[in-house]
Amino acid sequence: MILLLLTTVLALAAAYFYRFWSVREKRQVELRKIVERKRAERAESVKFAKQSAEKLDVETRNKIASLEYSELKEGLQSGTISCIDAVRTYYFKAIQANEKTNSVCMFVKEAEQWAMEWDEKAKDPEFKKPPMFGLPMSLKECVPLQGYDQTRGFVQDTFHPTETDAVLVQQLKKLGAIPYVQTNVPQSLLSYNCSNPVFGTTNHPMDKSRTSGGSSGGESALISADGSILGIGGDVGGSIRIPCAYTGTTGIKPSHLRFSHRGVCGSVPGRPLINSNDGPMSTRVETNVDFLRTVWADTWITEQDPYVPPVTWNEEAYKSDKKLKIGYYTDDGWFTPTPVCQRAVMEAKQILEDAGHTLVPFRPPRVPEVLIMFLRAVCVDAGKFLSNKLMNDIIDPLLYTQVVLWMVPVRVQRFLASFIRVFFPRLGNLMNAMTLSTVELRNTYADIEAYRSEMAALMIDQKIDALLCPVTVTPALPHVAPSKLFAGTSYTGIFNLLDYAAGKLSKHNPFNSYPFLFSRIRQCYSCHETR
Ligand SMILES: CCCCCC/C=C\CCCCCCCC(=O)NCCO
Repeated sequence: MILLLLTTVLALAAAYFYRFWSVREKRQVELRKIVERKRAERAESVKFAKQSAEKLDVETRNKIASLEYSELKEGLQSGTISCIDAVRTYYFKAIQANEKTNSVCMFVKEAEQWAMEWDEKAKDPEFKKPPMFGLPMSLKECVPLQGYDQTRGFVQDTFHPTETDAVLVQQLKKLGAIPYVQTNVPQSLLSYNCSNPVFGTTNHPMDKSRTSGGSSGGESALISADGSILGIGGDVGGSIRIPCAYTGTTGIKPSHLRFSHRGVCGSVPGRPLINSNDGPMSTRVETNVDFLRTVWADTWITEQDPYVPPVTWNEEAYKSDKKLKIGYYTDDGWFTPTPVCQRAVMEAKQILEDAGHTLVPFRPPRVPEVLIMFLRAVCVDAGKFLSNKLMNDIIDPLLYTQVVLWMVPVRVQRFLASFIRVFFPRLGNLMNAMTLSTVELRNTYADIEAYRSEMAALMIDQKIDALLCPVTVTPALPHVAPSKLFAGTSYTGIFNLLDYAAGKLSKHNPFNSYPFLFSRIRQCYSCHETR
C-alpha cells in the first residue's frame, strides 16, 4: 500500500516536472527566435549608422572627434560645426567603441533626420539656438524613447516600442540634444554587471574579462571608450556611481524628486521608498554640471509633471566659495573596501582640505541594518515579481546566483541563514533580507523613514554639508562577481535609501585607481571637481 502511494506521488511529481520542463522548453525556443530577430534589427541599425558616418569626410570627423564637450557645444552654437556632422562623428565613434565593448543596443536612426532639421532651422538668421543645440547624447536602454524598446534585458519585452518619450527625453529634444544611441543594461536592472540574453554582455574597455559595471554599464563602457560625450544613466542602488567608478568616468544621481518619473517603469513596479533617478554620465564633472544647469534652468519639468518641485539650478550656491564641513569614512563597518578604494577617499580628503574645506570622521550608523532595509525595500515582494518574470524569459547566466536566491522560499532562506552565517557571515546576514509578510515590509518602511530622520538630525547637529566615502568595495570585477556580491552595494544603496544626491566625481581615467563618492545632504546644487 505504502509502495503504491509512494509510486503514485513520484509519478505525479515526474509528470508535473515533465510538463513544466516541456512548456518551458517550448517557450525557450520561441524566445531564442525573438533574440535572433532583435539581433538582426540591431545589426541593421549598426549598418545604418556606419553608412551615415561614412558620408562625413575623415578630416572633419577627426576634427570634431577630438573636441571636448565645451568645444563641441561652442562649435555647434557658433555654426562652425553642423548638427549632422556632429551626429555622424558620434555614430562613428560609438561604432568603434561598441566593437570593443558591446555597449550598444540600438542606434537611433531618426538622429540623422533630427540633426538635418536643426541645421535647416539654423539657416534662418532669426533662429535662436537652444542651449543643447545639436549635442549628440547616449541614453541608457531603459530611458523611454518613442519608437524604441525598453527591454531592461528581458526578451519578452522586445518588439514593444514605447509610444511616448520620457519627460526628460522630451526636454532634451526641445533643448536641441540629439539622442543617437541606446546603451546596454543587465537583465532586470538589479545588478551591477551588464549582461542580458537580448544584447549580450558589455565589457570593460580596458579588460574584456571584467565588467564595466551596472546597471548603466553600457553608458560607462561607451563613454569610457570615447563613443559618447554625455549620456543618461539611472540609479536605484549604485547604477550610475558603480559603473563610473569601474571605468574612470563621472556621474551624478540627483535626489529622485528632481526629475520626472511619469510613464517610467522601473525594474520592480510599486517600490515606494527606494527611489531610482536618472542622471548625467560623462568623462568630466563640468559636463555633468552643464547638463544639470541646463535642464534645471527653468521649471519646465514641473510644468510637465506637478510631482517635481519647481526648484531651479542655483548658480550662486554652485559658485560660492563657502568652505564646507565634510564627513568622511573609508569603511562603513559592514564591508571593508580594498585598499585602493580607501586610498581614493584619503587622497580626495587631502585635496578637499587643501581647498580649505574641513573634513571630519563620520560614519552613518548601523550600515548592516541599512543594507537589509535597502534590499528588502528594493525587492519589495522578496523578488517574486522578478523571478516570475525571469521564469518566463531566457535567464542570463551571469544572474544565476541572484535568481537562485530569489527562488528559495523566504522561510527556507531564513532557516539556512544561521548555518551559512558560520562560513559566509555577510551572505548569511543578507539571507534575512527578503520580506516574509506585508507587516514586515511595512515595518521596514517605517524603519527607513526613521533612519532618514536620524541621519538628517545627525548631519544637521554636526553641521555637516556633505559626505565623502568609497563608491564601492573593489575596482572593476570579473563579470560573474556582482550577482554574488550584492553585499558590496552598502556604499551606494544607502544614498538611495536616504534619497540624497550622490555622485562619483573624478576627472582622470586610470583603471579605477581613484574612485570616490561625494554625496551632498541637500539637492545637487553644486559639485566640486577635486581631481
Ligand atoms: C537573499 C538575498 C537575495 C538578494 C538578491 C539581490 C537583490 C538585489 C541586489 C540589488 C543590487 C542593486 C544594484 C544596483 C542596481 C541599480 O541601481 N539599478 C538601477 C535601476 O534603474
